[in-house]
Amino acid sequence: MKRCYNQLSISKKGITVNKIGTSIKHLRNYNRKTGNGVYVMDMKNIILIGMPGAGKSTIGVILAKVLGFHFIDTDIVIQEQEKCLLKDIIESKGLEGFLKIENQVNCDIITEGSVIATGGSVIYGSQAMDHLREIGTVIYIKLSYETLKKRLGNIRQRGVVLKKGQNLKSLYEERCPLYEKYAHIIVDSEGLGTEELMEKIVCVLDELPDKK
Ligand SMILES: Nc1ncnc2c1ncn2[C@@H]1O[C@H](COP(=O)(O)OP(=O)(O)O)[C@@H](O)[C@H]1O
Ligand SMILES: O=C(O)C1=C[C@@H](OP(=O)(O)O)[C@@H](O)[C@H](O)C1
Ligand SMILES: [Mg+2]
Repeated sequence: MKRCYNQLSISKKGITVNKIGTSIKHLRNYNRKTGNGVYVMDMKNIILIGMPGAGKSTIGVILAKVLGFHFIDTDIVIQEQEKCLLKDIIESKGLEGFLKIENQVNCDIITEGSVIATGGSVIYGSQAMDHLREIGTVIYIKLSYETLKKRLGNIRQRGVVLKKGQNLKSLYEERCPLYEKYAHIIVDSEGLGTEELMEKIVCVLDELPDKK
């Protein structure tokens, strides 16, 4: 099932430029007499990726408020779809089962002008990552292993996708190259509080040459 999070209406009065933050939707081929036209969506979303505990969900909602964007946390979308808590999905369907659902949920997201906080394991879904890179700017919130370890406590209780024999260190080493591979932008959040990190991301986005 494709999920459409925000729909647009076409005004008959003329070209409607509907601005949400830096996201602008253009009406193309507009005919004043018939009022017909085709909305070409500038799929400008901000997608946050990174290790569990990096602060994607926390910063995502603040960023959405500051930019006037919508906010989607894909973990919540998965829970709503499956009508089950993440940790219970992992327990009942196994790691592979969870990753399959996560890949499908992320592939099905249709939105614009949204900040999307993904789950840390989204980078195992190559189709999901290709889709997310298509619909927006992917930002990797980078944090050192040491800080993550302090922040996370017991990761098994958090329902992290951890294979048998794997620990936080080996998970970190396995995932970092994947986050780097899929990111358009890497933001180092070491030592930054939520407000400082939010400001850093806003500055980075402001400097993007391709602001639609
Ligand atoms: N910039 C930050 N500095 C310190 N702690 C943070 C920061 N951002 C988030 N946290 C804390 O880290 C934990 C994980 O945050 P969360 O947003 O759930 O991360 P993620 O969604 O990436 O797993 C939470 O307890 C949150 O309060
Ligand atoms: O990294 C992971 O393996 C996971 C991270 C979680 O999201 P957060 O990154 O928001 O904690 C959630 O998707 C799931 O429990 C698996
Ligand atoms: Mg989260």
